[in-house]
Amino acid sequence: MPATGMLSQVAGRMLLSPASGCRTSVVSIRFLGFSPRQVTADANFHSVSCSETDHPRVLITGGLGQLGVGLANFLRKRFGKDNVILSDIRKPPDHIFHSGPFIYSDILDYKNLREIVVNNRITWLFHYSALLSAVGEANVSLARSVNITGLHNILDVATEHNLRLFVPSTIGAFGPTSPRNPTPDICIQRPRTIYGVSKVHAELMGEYYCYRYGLDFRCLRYPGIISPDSQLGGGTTDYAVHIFHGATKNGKYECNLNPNTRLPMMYIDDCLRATLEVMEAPAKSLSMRTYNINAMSFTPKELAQEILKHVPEFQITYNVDSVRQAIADSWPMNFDDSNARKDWGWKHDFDLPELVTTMLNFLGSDTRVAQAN
Ligand SMILES: NC(=O)C1=CN([C@@H]2O[C@H](COP(=O)(O)OP(=O)(O)OC[C@H]3O[C@@H](n4cnc5c(N)ncnc54)[C@H](O)[C@@H]3O)[C@@H](O)[C@H]2O)C=CC1
Ligand SMILES: CC(=O)[C@H](N)C(=O)O
Repeated sequence: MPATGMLSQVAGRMLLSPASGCRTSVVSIRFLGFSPRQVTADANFHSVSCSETDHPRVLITGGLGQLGVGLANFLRKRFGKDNVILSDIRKPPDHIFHSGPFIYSDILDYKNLREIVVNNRITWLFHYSALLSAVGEANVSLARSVNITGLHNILDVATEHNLRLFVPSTIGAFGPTSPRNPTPDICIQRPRTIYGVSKVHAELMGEYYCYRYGLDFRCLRYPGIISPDSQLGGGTTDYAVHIFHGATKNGKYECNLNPNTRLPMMYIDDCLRATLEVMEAPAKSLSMRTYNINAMSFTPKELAQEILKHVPEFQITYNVDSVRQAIADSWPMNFDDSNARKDWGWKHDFDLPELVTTMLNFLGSDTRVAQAN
């Protein structure tokens, strides 16, 4: 059969496969007639990228940000310290450097990425490098480069080496024309930030590579993530972390969003558990490759009221940052994550009261909590 005929048959089969799942057949890249970059002539692509019984060999990119260190600790408990490599372009502090394997990796350097994947026999890749929403608006060209060009490198290296790939998306992948209360998985997505545009691009490219090359791509749209770490990447939801530092350090906080700005949020433990759960879910249980996940939804005023129950002297004032406010006003207020709950059993543990108690305890306000009780 002429190559074009074979190609159209393959393409036809792919287009007929379920709208959101990934192909399960093995398709030779030669058969397709073209490939992502650097694919060897006889490479085959399988939908399952590593033996289900072996521990995966994990690489985390952008691992020194708010979420990466926690993810590394979490995965190391499950898969063993040496099976999880943290990477970033920044220099790690001592305690992180000594807590497990750390390596320099710039996602804009494809050869560097490939070398790391090959030399360390990586099978699972968690791609955390990104510029977040507010910082992305301050440097659109860098955000475009890291979030879009970098993502292309990640997709190619993952496809080339048959990796299972996790890429987080965000509530920021929706925009003012999306339904906001609640926001379902599938609806119009016209974000107005470079961050949001790059994340929609990542969702679509990952799903396309899944259909086209059998890449085992898995993606969760995270809400704003709240963790004790105070060094955040520059997002719109950062206030919901900084408020706890203000409350525990000096009993006050100046918020850069208006008091009634409602956004979906999640405690980091839930976020990390969801990430591992979707990576471990059998491919056949995933009716989609990009899922909303959610835990709670609150405004700065509601969060402050909950903190006040523990820190009675807490004072919140408002000094609205127009860039962040405009972003927040275009994002979902509530997230519909029913598909994640149905398909792979997603269930959050932390609601607002547990979140507040946990964060205050963690940041060492035990005495104040005790006084309040
Ligand atoms: N933190 C949150 O509330 C949410 C995070 N996410 C996503 O989760 C992921 C992780 O988020 P965070 O840890 O908060 O981000 P972060 O901004 O704290 O960390 C990102 C890391 O990427 C690194 N990076 C920048 N350029 C790089 C390059 N060229 N090569 C390699 N690394 C580079 C930075 O050095 C930084 O350590 C991101 O993709 C973000 O979009 C999604 C929704 C919510
Ligand atoms: C919700 C996110 O993606 C992030 N925290 C941001 O605010 O940019």
